[in-house]
Amino acid sequence: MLIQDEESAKAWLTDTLGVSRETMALLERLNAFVVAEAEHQNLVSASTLAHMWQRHIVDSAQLLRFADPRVDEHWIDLGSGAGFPGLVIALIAPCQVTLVESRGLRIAYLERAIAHLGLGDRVQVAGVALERVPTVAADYISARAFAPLPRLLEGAARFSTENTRWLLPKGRNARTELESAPSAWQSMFHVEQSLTDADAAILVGTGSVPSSNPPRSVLQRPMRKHRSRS
Ligand SMILES: C[S@@+](CC[C@H](N)C(=O)[O-])C[C@H]1O[C@@H](n2cnc3c(N)ncnc32)[C@H](O)[C@@H]1O
Repeated sequence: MLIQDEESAKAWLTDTLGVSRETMALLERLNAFVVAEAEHQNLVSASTLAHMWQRHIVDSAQLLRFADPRVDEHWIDLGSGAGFPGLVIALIAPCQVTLVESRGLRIAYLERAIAHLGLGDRVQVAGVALERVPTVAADYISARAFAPLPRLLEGAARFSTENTRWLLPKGRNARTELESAPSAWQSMFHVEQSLTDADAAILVGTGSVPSSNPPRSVLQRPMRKHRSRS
């Protein structure tokens, strides 16, 4: 099944995912907030503003086909930008959510969006580059249009445990990116078809990503000390 228009997108949320009327109203509130903010900064591609439900809201919510986060679980969304998928997940699921975003304007927007949507008690912005986010164990890690797979997994490896669920919408290159990855990563992930784009796919996996390098923050600290001493 492919969702190709706004009405089908809303129907999928209510009929298949079981989203309540109250949550649909909050998703509409997010929709309007993104569209208004798009007049001030480049948050999503302008051509998608008329198709927000299909291109962004359901494109994000479809990750919940592969996840059922509980109240006490922690979801980390890398490179949240306009809040996709992180804010949509936070509106539909009851878990704790951290939105990692490094650009100042987007950090400010995300903080306003969290307040506007009444999510302040369980959603936070880590407003720094991923490399500088303190390490915590994540139950779920998502990243849409964030970085090529090797950089994404290397950067996020330290947040993963053997139970971490990875949900990585990868567009048209999902299969190729996975096939070019080290075999340890290939065995962790499989490819799921996107519901919103016939050519796009999602990499879904579970487990602790073995890092082939120490996290960058660990590499950089001794190098900086060394330079300042010499
Ligand atoms: C192409 S946008 C995608 C935004 C959103 N996930 C979506 O799909 O609409 C990538 C986002 O990642 C952020 N970003 C890039 N590198 C980052 C890093 N190292 N740490 C945190 N955020 C980063 C950018 O500022 C940008 O907002």
